[in-house]
Amino acid sequence: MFVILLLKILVLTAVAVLTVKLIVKTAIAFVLVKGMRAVADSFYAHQTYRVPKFNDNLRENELHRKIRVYIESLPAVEDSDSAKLLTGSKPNEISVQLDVNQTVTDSFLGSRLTWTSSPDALILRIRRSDRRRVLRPYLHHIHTIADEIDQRRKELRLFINCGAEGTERESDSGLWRSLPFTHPATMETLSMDGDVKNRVKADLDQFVKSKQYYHRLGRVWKRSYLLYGPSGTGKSSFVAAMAKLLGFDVYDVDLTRIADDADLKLLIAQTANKSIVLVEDLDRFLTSKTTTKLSLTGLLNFMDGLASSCGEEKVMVFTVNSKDAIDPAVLRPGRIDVHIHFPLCDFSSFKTLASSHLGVKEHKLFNQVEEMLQSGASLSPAEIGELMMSNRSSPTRALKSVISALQTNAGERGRVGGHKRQASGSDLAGEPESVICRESVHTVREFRKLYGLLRMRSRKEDPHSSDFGSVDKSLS
Ligand SMILES: Nc1ncnc2c1ncn2[C@@H]1O[C@H](COP(=O)(O)OP(=O)(O)OP(=O)(O)O)[C@@H](O)[C@H]1O
Ligand SMILES: [Mg+2]
Repeated sequence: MFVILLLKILVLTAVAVLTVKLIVKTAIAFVLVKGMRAVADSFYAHQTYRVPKFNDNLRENELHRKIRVYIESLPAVEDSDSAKLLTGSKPNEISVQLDVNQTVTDSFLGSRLTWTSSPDALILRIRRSDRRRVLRPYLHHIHTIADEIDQRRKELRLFINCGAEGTERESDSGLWRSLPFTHPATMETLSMDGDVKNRVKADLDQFVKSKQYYHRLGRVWKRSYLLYGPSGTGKSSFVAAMAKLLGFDVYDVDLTRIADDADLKLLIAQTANKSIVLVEDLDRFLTSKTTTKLSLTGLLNFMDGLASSCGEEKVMVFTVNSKDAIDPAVLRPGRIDVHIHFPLCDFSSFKTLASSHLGVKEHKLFNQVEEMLQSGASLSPAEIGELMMSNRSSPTRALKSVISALQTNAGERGRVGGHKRQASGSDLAGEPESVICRESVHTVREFRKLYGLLRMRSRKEDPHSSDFGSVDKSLS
């Protein structure tokens, strides 16, 4: 009797285990869930929306394309009964697309929505009761996500102004020529103060999300950055990193190729939305003796005039070795919103470079480098990076060459009274902060210091100062 009972229990347990295995390993569970959903759905009235691939004049319907991009990003696509595998827009990228007559489920604001693909349309199905509450925000959400994906996928381009008098212009694209922008620098590859990096990233992030805010204020949706610091400290590389972070094309304005103010106006008006407009070495241009019909007023209008208000979501970046030679009007709020200082290498940056270039986190020669840097010897990250790269097979040799270069630099500084780098217009080690945003300026003194009002006042007292400004040593 007991044996029979035991046998019965064993048989029942085996059957239960097999049933669970069968449900888990086969599609039964999936079919059951699907069936239950279908039953539940049958109690509700649904509305369908058809998004055709082509609009009435046989042009591709942009909404259809965006929804396809969005659907491809849903993990549920991979769970559909049949999906297409295609090569993506970049090498090694594979895109999973919904096959014809397949359905994918999405959820938004607590509502379940389905997309079904047909050869010439995408069909959205939504419960009638959810329609008013969900449809518009859902389509808005699709737009946002698709735009973000497009932006990430986009191949960045570098635009260069073709020049004015005598130089050839490309007729179909106006004043600009473009080529793929493949600069390898990213925010991660640049060795700089982590706090500065994060503040700039946060600032850019806030900017791109602030469309409504700028519109409400009646302000042009643009933001301007001044990158200042000695040569070889990473200003140009930082612009490349900004472009990658934002997914923006770069318009590199060569001021020496501009014929006159009108030419500059046209140039800025022809830049696309979501782009970086870059002017490198502004100080060198302003102080150079080259004859140009471009006036300071023309430049000011370029930075903040009506032509620069054409389009939206533009980031303007100006790089200079020193702010000293720049007319304060150029730096006033609105023309420059954020000042970012690029200093010579300190010990922390040196260690980051040693780690990235030599794979060395600690070394017995580090102390010597630290002492030399503290005693005032200085090199740019570009100089230190180059020494490390050319000696990368031997970290010790690389560090010794850095030490020897620092010793040479210290010797030169000693001979010229510590002003060697200042003479080349650069060492701003006395600056209190690396990033100064308008929002972080609290005192009148800080404000004046930032926008050069003190300098402006002293320049008024100096009858010999030129239009484009002269260096006021007492304030640097
Ligand atoms: N902070 C840094 N971190 C890593 N590499 C750097 C850094 N600064 C400069 N470099 C390297 O040094 C080289 C020169 O940098 P970059 O051209 O960006 O300097 P720059 O400040 O624009 O100089 P310039 O004022 O002469 O135009 C690049 O190859 C870059 O990779
Ligand atoms: Mg540069």
